[in-house]
Amino acid sequence: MISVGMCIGAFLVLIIIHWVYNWRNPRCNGKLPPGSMGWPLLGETIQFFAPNTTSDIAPFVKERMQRYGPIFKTSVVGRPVIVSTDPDLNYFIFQQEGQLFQSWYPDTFTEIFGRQNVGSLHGFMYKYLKNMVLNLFGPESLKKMISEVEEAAQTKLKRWSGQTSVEMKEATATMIFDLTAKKLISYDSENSLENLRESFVAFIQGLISFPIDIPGTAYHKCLQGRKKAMKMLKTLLHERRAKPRKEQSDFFDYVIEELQRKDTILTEAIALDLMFVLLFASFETTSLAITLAVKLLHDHPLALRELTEEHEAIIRARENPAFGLTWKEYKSMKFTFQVINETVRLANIVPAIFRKALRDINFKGHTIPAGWAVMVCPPAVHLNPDKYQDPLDFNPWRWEGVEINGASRNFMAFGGGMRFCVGTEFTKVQMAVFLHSLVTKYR
Ligand code: HEM
Repeated sequence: MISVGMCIGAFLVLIIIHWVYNWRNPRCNGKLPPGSMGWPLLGETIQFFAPNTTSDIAPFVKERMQRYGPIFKTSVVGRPVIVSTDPDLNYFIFQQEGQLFQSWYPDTFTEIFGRQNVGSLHGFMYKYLKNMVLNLFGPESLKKMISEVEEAAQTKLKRWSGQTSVEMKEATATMIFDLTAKKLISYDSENSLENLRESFVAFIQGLISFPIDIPGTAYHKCLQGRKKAMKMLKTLLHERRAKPRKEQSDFFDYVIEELQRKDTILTEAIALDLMFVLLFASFETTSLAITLAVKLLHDHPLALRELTEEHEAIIRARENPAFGLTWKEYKSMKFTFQVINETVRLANIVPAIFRKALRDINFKGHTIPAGWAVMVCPPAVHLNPDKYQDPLDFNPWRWEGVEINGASRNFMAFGGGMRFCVGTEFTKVQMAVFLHSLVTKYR
């Protein structure tokens, strides 16, 4: 009896050892990058989500870069992942979108942003949505919006100047949210019974948190927020569909017209997911960038002085100083764009960009197996001392004479390749206009 028990015990131990061995040494038709797959099922999930307050590369990534080099393997939330901090591999990944790699985000992201959000769509549907967004936030549309952006900044700054203190991140987030919500769905926070913005509170904490959906967790709050916001957006869309407006004036009008067309590929669910992503992406990212820019300028008087001079010169050159900002003036803000680039380099608002390998891929002696997730890590590129001298220093002058309009091997704050951020110019307009209003009217 005892020997049968011992045999079963030994057999179980063998199975467990075999399982652990296979987990730690995944199959691959080549040579996997170095790294650890952690414990079975759990992988390195706990280490990955460990909170940190550093403005440097996250300790999870930095420690592994030092141990294994710029490309390493790990396992997070039950998935094998290749982490890339290598500028060449990152660039290659962006260029190969839809061919060797494809945009892919963990289930937790798709739960929050919707299964049919623009980041998870591919091919024809993706191109269709991208065009829709570019129409909305492209230069032609922004040219018309610049006075609205200026008015919003001026109104808020005036209001804040009468207060003893302002929580900048929250206040700028509300400012941008109101502006975007107005453009997308003609939502007016001041005259609305329900508070749409409230559903988006604490969203970013939930997004980068351990994905357990139980009451009290940041992830749970985030999912609840999504449910509430989606319900509101759906109700608004239905109300509008019942009473379509004659003149197209916001994104909802455009969507309603599209949905009425017989040959359209757009569905209500896709339009609502897109609306949700745009609202989130616009206010949460840009408010962080504006807040950090203000802090950095406050801490760097020389940069603040040069910025102020640039903006005062713009006003001096005007026929009438009381006129509002023009697109031409915006485009002439050379030093401002250097400040913006330097701020988003340091802010690393998007700390990870995810893709999936569609085939086995060999790169610099490593193999990335088909089906594995790939995590591009922009902070590792932006804070690389070989490319940026004293990388943690705020130095807008380092961008002097550098082409800063797109992505490159060493700058990917807005992503790169086909999926380059469609809101880049919108962000820049908001930041530039806000800084213009701030430095020309306030101290
Ligand atoms: C500081 C501000 C911003 C930063 C740092 C930022 C960053 C990024 C990054 C890194 C990506 C690439 C994601 C990927 O490749 O998977 C991206 C994509 C995207 N961004 Fe932004 N973004 C910002 C502002 C905005 C704004 C204001 C909007 C909306 C108007 C927006 C809408 C989007 C959308 C819709 C995509 C998906 C594009 C696609 O899949 O082709 N972003 N953004």
